[in-house]
Amino acid sequence: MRHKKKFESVKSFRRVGGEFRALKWTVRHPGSVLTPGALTASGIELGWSTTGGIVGGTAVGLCTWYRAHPDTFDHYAAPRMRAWRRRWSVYFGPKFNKALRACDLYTTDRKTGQERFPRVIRVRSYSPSVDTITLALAPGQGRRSFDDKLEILADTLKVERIAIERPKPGYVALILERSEPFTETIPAPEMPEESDAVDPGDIYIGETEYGSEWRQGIGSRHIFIAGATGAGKNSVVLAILRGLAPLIRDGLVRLWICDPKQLEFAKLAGIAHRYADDEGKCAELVDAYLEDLRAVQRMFASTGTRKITMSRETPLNVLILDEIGALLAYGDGSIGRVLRKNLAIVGSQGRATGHSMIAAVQEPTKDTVPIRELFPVRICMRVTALSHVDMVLGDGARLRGALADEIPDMPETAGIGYVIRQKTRTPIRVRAAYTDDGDLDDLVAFVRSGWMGESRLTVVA
Ligand SMILES: Nc1ncnc2c1ncn2[C@@H]1O[C@H](COP(=O)(O)OP(=O)(O)OP(=O)(O)O)[C@@H](O)[C@H]1O
Repeated sequence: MRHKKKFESVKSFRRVGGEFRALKWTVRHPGSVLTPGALTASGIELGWSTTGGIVGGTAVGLCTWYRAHPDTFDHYAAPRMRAWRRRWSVYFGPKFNKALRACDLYTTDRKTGQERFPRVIRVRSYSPSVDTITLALAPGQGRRSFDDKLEILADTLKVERIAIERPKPGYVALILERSEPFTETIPAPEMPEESDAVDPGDIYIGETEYGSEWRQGIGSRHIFIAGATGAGKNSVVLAILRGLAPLIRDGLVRLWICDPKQLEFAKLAGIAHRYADDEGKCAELVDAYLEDLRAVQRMFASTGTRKITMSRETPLNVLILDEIGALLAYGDGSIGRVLRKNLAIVGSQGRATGHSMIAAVQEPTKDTVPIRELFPVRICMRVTALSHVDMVLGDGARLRGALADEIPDMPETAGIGYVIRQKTRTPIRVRAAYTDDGDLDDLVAFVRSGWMGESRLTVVA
């Protein structure tokens, strides 16, 4: 204590000299110093025309990569180039500090009067519309000071919204949603006329923030959709059904629907192989689904096959569970327990037999959906708690930009959510196409027009 007092008493009022601050900055930003340095050295050593050639060649190489292989370019090059550009254009020291000062997000050394700003440690730009900036807090600054100022900072930086995470003590990560890529409702997907035109492994659902199509395989994958009431979960399910329409009509895809809410999906009863509404009937339907799965397994054992080929005899089965929470957690405990066990078997064994599941839930916690890990495809639409985001999309998803808890609760943003891009493990903002009541009637009429399936409105015990 005595020692500390002594040290404080000799603290100077003068700032560290400019040349040493420059040296410190150089050490912290080696790339930004070495690159111009290397170019200058190359110009002097190899000549300016050769250096121009190298720079031009690099630019041509990048353009070729951009055009020839969008997947790898978007994964490796684009986020780095975007982050670097923004680091030095938007989040550059003096400019960024000006915004922080305007929002009172700095501290002042009481002795020297020197202003101390949080330091930008890292900028990541995983997608065109979201940046994540890690800041080392200034001495005497707490995370709380940011919590209270996020709205003002968002307006000052002219971004849609900012969310915050605390990666480790002394640091904050600001997740800036720069713009809303989806300003229009996406019309319902076209229904292909013929079954041959449909690949169940690649169904159009809507669009991504990159302007590309959001497509999803249903063939052998289980899909989990989390979102608060009114988030637009149904639009994902209905987009898939419109994409599969001719297969359903021709009896190649069979729908098994558990609809405890009895809302929009009640209209699908007439094109479902099985449809059940209350909890008990839903449990019987899942029993029947499991029995169907077992029958295919028995067929595999007797014929020596290991994989189904989609046909009327061995169709693709899709079990739709609207509000799985109502079935697993909110209702009768004994029914919930049996359902959990049966759905876990479907989750782990249904892939090979052509039995997939699409489950929607409002509250994606482990207590509500203990089997959520069995769903390889997860979609997180607007949720009510920030913890729900990582629960659905995996640890760190929110930090990497999946601000599903910040999607406003209004009709203009319904159908918007996040999925994890498998190749890069980064979240992408997506919007599902919207199937309104008229489009839903068209779907039912289309399927009924040449219906070759077998429909039972209530499950047979
Ligand atoms: N993809 C979409 N694009 C535009 N608007 C949509 C979209 N999906 C839904 N909406 C709008 O949001 C409303 C609620 O949608 P929906 O019923 O699908 O939500 P939900 O998540 O299923 O809610 P709940 O869990 O209460 O059933 C719809 O009536 C519609 O007005």
